[in-house]
Amino acid sequence: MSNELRSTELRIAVLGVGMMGADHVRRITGAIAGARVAVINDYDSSKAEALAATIPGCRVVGDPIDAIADPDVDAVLLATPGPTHEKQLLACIEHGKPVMCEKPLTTDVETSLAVVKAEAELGKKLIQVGFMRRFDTEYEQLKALIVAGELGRPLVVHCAHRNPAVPPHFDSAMIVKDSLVHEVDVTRFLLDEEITSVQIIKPSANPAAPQGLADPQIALFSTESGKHVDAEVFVTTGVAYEVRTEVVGELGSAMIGLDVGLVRKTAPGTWGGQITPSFVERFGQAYDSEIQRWVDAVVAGAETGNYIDGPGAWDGYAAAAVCAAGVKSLESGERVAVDMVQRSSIAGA
Ligand SMILES: NC(=O)c1ccc[n+]([C@@H]2O[C@H](COP(=O)([O-])OP(=O)(O)OC[C@H]3O[C@@H](n4cnc5c(N)ncnc54)[C@H](O)[C@@H]3O)[C@@H](O)[C@H]2O)c1
Ligand SMILES: O[C@H]1[C@H](O)[C@@H](O)[C@H](O)[C@@H](O)[C@H]1O
Repeated sequence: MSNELRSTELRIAVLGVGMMGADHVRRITGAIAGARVAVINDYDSSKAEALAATIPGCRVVGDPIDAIADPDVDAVLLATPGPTHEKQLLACIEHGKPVMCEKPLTTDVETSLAVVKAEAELGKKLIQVGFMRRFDTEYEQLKALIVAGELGRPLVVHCAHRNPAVPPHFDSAMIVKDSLVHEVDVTRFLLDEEITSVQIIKPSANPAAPQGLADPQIALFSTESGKHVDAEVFVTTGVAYEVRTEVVGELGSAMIGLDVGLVRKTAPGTWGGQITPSFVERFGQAYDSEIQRWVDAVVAGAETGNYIDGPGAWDGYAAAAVCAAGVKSLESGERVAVDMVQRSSIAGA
């Protein structure tokens, strides 16, 4: 191989080329500078073969761990389902491969903590977690307003997270672990503090939701300094993709996600526009920036999970701990304290 390629182009193995992985392959191939998809792996080998055949110089490797260990792979993009992440992340750490892992880091607190510890023991941060909202221009602007003190001290955050539909296997706990997890990360990103308790309220379910799915859900978070966050997560609206976040501070408030660029005013007295149909359109720019900055960081030899305010393995672990409390609250209806270790207790985390 390849020392030549290594110096010019990052050779990425993409594991899992379903909806999100195939989108990342398209992105790396068409929009990202300094990288190429060198290897594709998918549990469904025919899917992997079909996609690899469209990319010059791309090979299929049949086993995910072999793909990670492959000497002609410089970095890994994991877009496999959450339950497979732990094993694949630990293999990336073992083989010293930088990895961009789609959220969630893992699907439970224990395995997320094991990943944090394994990376800390290695002494080098290799993991970036796919909390792409941190790379969205509107979220960056909101964060900049807060950091500049223009809203005064933030006091309250209101969020709405609506999907038109979700896959048939989506259950009530996944609304917490797969959808609300973004509001968990956004809260930690914007307020720069940990969430200490969670309560999930289940209003009357949408009659159009699959039988037994508690949808919508309202989540209430408290943070270390006592700030309040509420989030409506509603994943079967049948309408479109809507993600709004409003921060209310001592000196004013700011809201993002209104699709204001598309608002039309029409007679008689109506206004409106188009709403993005899915996260692919709403966060397309964020995914592009997320992957480009990851590629740039890996090529520069930077520590990926640390180079821009996270999101690294610790952020993935913190989100898993909050979601675990959320799932307990989903069952009991009570406010549940978040149980997580102190970051300072793990050297190098
Ligand atoms: N950041 C976001 O906005 C966003 C959006 C959608 C999905 N995701 C995340 O991306 C990941 C994938 O989600 P998706 O919607 O693309 O799922 P998907 O089911 O469409 O695709 C998953 C793919 O992984 C393959 N696969 C399953 N087990 C595997 C294994 N052990 N090794 C290799 N391949 C395997 C499947 O065959 C499938 O092709 C999940 O972690 C999900 O939470 C993130
Ligand atoms: O996996 C997806 C993805 O993370 C989206 O960003 C979110 O809006 C969906 O609710 C979730 O199911």
